[in-house]
Amino acid sequence: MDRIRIVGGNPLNGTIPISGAKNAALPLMVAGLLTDEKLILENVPRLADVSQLQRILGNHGIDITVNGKRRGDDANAGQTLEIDARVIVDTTAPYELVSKMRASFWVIGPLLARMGEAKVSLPGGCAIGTRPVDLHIAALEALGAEIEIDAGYVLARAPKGLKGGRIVFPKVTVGATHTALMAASLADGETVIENAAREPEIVDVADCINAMGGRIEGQGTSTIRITGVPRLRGARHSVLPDRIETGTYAMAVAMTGGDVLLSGARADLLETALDTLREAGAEISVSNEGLRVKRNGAGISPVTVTTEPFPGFPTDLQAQLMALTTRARGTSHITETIFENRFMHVQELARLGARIHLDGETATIEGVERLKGAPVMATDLRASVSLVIGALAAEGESMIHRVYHLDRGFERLEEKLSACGAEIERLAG
Ligand SMILES: CC(=O)N[C@H]1[C@@H](OP(=O)(O)OP(=O)(O)OC[C@H]2O[C@@H](n3ccc(=O)[nH]c3=O)[C@H](O)[C@@H]2O)O[C@H](CO)[C@@H](O)[C@@H]1O
Ligand SMILES: C=C(OP(=O)(O)O)C(=O)O
Repeated sequence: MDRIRIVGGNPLNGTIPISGAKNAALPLMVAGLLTDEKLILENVPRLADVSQLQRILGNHGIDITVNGKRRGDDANAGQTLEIDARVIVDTTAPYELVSKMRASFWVIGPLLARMGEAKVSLPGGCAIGTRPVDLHIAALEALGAEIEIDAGYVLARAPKGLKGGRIVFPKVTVGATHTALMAASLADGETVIENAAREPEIVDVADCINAMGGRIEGQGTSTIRITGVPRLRGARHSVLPDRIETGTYAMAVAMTGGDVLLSGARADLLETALDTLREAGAEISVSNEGLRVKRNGAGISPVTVTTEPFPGFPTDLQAQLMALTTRARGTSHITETIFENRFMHVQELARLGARIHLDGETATIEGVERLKGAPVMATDLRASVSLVIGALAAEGESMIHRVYHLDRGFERLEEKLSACGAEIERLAG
């Protein structure tokens, strides 16, 4: 298993290109199942999760052509995927494939809407809580589907097709909003989703479905209205920049000090996180090229933050913020309200010398003057990158084990950081 070796202490200076968003690219690929014409997705990041979803879609008989880089292409350009779901040969998504990743469960919406049936294994994904799928199921039932759960599989049927309906989510859920949106796009009649997730990735998927001939209104607000259409056509769509990757590198710069341009980043996708970073002492400016993050001289100030659905502070940046606050001049408080078990990074950050006390859903972080390099273990995607941030500022060498978690969501992480002066390398095996 690969490891990452980091010798901390260097400030970051230079430019980091921001890739397409994993959490938009994955549902957009799934949306390819909604049409028998080609869906062309640009700016797709090169990630393990994207390759895994290619395998899952391949299992349904979908052809995916990946246009690689050609000479003269920008080295940082994302890949272009042509998804051709003309024929769906199999409506089962098996355990072996779906258990590896959360977003693969979302094939249930389009398969059911287009084929009238789907059999999808209960999903996997980062181990950050129980992560049930009851709200996906309730949404599909509201559209007239009959659902059974048997031997670890969700069996969904709608032999006469789905019908528009009213879906009221009792809590904000990104995944079930994706499921409802995709299924309702091909249902007969109008669907209203109340308390819908407002995340930018939902907007990206809704915009893409509209480019395919869908009729969705209200994406980005809590009420989404979808008028179902009998069929969707092909389209070309570019994946929006990754706000979590953006926030992660912004926190890395705030941690090490330095001056980095996050090229291609969009500030409007992470205003709350940027406000928190400013409070912590980073200077952030926005230009046509992206976001510039600086911290020179000033120390890190403590912050108090609670994770919330968009536009609040994202849970996917909680671990990275915690790494940053380990070196603040004072005590920070971070409350995680989205996932009940998203604190796996706490004990690993402690190996670097962090002082963190956990009490239920709140972590109290007493800033320390210095962190010291140590061997640590990556436990899930964002926890892993919080260890990278910690190690970049720690004295001496850190070795991060189980880095396959990182490869799920960060494209060319070592390359991007070492180009800005970090001492970081991947050791194979
Ligand atoms: C691939 C992807 O985009 N993953 C993101 C997605 O995950 P995911 O879509 O799994 O997260 P949700 O927004 O659905 O989860 C929010 C909360 O709702 C609960 N819930 C969800 C569905 C359900 O049927 N029943 C239920 O109780 C979850 O356990 C959690 O407590 O949104 C999360 C919240 O922003 C992010 O951290 C993940 O990075
Ligand atoms: C939790 C995440 O991913 P997943 O939902 O696929 O586990 C994430 O992207 O931080």
